[in-house]
Amino acid sequence: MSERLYLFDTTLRDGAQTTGIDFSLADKIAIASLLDQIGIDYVEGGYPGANPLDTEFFAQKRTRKAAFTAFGMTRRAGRSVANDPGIAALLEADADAICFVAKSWDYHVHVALEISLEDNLAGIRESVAAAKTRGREVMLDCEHFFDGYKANPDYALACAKAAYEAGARWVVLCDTNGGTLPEEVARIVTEVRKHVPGENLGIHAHDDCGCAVANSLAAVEAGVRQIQGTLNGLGERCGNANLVTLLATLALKQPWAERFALKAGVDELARLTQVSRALDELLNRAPNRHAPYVGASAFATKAGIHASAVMKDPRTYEHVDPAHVGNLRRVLVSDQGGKSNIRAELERIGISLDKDDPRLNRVLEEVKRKESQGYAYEGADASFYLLVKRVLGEVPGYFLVDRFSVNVERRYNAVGDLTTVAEAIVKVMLDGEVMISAAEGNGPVNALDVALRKDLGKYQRFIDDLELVDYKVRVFQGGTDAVTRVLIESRDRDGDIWATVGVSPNIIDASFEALLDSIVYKLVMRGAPA
Ligand SMILES: CC(=O)SCCNC(=O)CCNC(=O)[C@H](O)C(C)(C)COP(=O)(O)OP(=O)(O)OC[C@H]1O[C@@H](n2cnc3c(N)ncnc32)[C@H](O)[C@@H]1OP(=O)(O)O
Ligand SMILES: CC(=O)C(=O)O
Repeated sequence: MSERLYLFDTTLRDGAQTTGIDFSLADKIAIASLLDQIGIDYVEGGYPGANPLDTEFFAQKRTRKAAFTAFGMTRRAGRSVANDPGIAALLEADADAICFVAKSWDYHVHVALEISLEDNLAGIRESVAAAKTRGREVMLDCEHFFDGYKANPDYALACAKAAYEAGARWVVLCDTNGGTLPEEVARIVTEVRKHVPGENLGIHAHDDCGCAVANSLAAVEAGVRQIQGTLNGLGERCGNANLVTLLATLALKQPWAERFALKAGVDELARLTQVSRALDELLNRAPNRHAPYVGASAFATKAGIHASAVMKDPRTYEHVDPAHVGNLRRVLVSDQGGKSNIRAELERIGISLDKDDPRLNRVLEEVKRKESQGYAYEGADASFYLLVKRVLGEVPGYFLVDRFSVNVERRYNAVGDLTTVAEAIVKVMLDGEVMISAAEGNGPVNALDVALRKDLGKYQRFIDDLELVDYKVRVFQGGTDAVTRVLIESRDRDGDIWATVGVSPNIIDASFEALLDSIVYKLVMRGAPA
């Protein structure tokens, strides 16, 4: 009988402490939904009351499957729990669970809190008890537990025990500074288990030694049953334990897979790659190609000798089947391997081609040609769909953009304020007719977008409800010959969302290509006549 292991995600809280990352409310809602898709048990939403964004987020519907968890510190020194606004915000938050953070290193209690060791213990007991009385599932993150244990084991243990005895479901041992190594984690967890049962213990590891995943596994091996981490390892400084890696390892590798049951089943696991990359898309970051399990190179075979063996049996160079985590095998030097990949992609977007169909080779060649120019279709399904349909000769030539021009002018307006104006002109040929549209926009791409969609004659009614919802630019191949890749996300009245890509050394050109694909895709999907 396997034991239950719980995964706790703190992307929305510790992940929000990543340098350079600022989640919007929409980002937070989207990330909560991603976490639901991969079977996470607890989702920490943030710190209600700490800032308007987190407060607003707690007022929304955030997770449908995971236990939604509020985070905050134990009661402040010199205050009672009844008279502490921070505690009140936590107790009032619409959350299934509350995760408190408390100091468990005596040095921190003296230096950071400037209170007595006993006062800190009382704060832990009273805060946990107050949340428990309000019917919440309660956890306590013991900040700096491992450093604290090394400095003063009795006091670190007293903090853990205070929380457990006050009714905490989980006492989470944190390697806050990320400097602890797996052997130390295992040894200290073993000691703690003499005082708090392993089924009530969790681990929260930071990656400052590159050991966060290893430390989490060491802690589980030593008896803890909850792992805290983040999507793609986001988090303060070097990040937290990467839950994407951990989830795949726990579900697919032995002895973990046999010993433990996770909430995530095969379907959730199969979404892992898509969820990991969707997060990067949201953050406008290039996904780490070399990320374990989910990176684009995680199952890519380049060396000829490897490729030949992989063709005979993929297990020769793969530690797990990429399909389990929703990733793809890429045999970079083999048409055969490439064809399988393309067929899998085609099936995913609803196009079926027999493996002996000669058109499959043409699609493969076109994908390779485009990818060598910098196109990436992972985040641009609609452009990939059009690429295939164009090779198959199934995209009508609805209209031809004969030319466009954009002018950006910085000037003083009538009242003497400096202002930047963008104007675009687009010339389109449609049914032998020339149509010219001009528009102003708050920037060159906006002006082009408005001009292009201003008058498309008989096609106008098919795209009237189209709107752009996201625009991302990525520059690759640095220096003066830099190439830009533009990703555009569009939406229509029915709530359909689709993404297109354009690539060019010229950012306006790349944007225009992605805009055009967005329109043509909608015309194809709506069955607009040629
Ligand atoms: C290890 C971690 O990652 S813990 C999570 C850290 N995350 C965050 O801090 C992000 C959100 N935090 C915030 O927005 C703010 O810190 C707030 C709104 C919660 C509090 O803001 P402020 O009231 O201005 O306090 P400030 O940010 O300076 O926090 C330090 C205060 O908290 C006290 N404190 C810190 N940790 C704890 C704790 N676990 N229990 C009780 N008090 C604590 C300190 O003693 C200090 O009190 P003092 O001001 O009386 O000296
Ligand atoms: C709680 C937490 O984020 C830490 O100790 O690192």
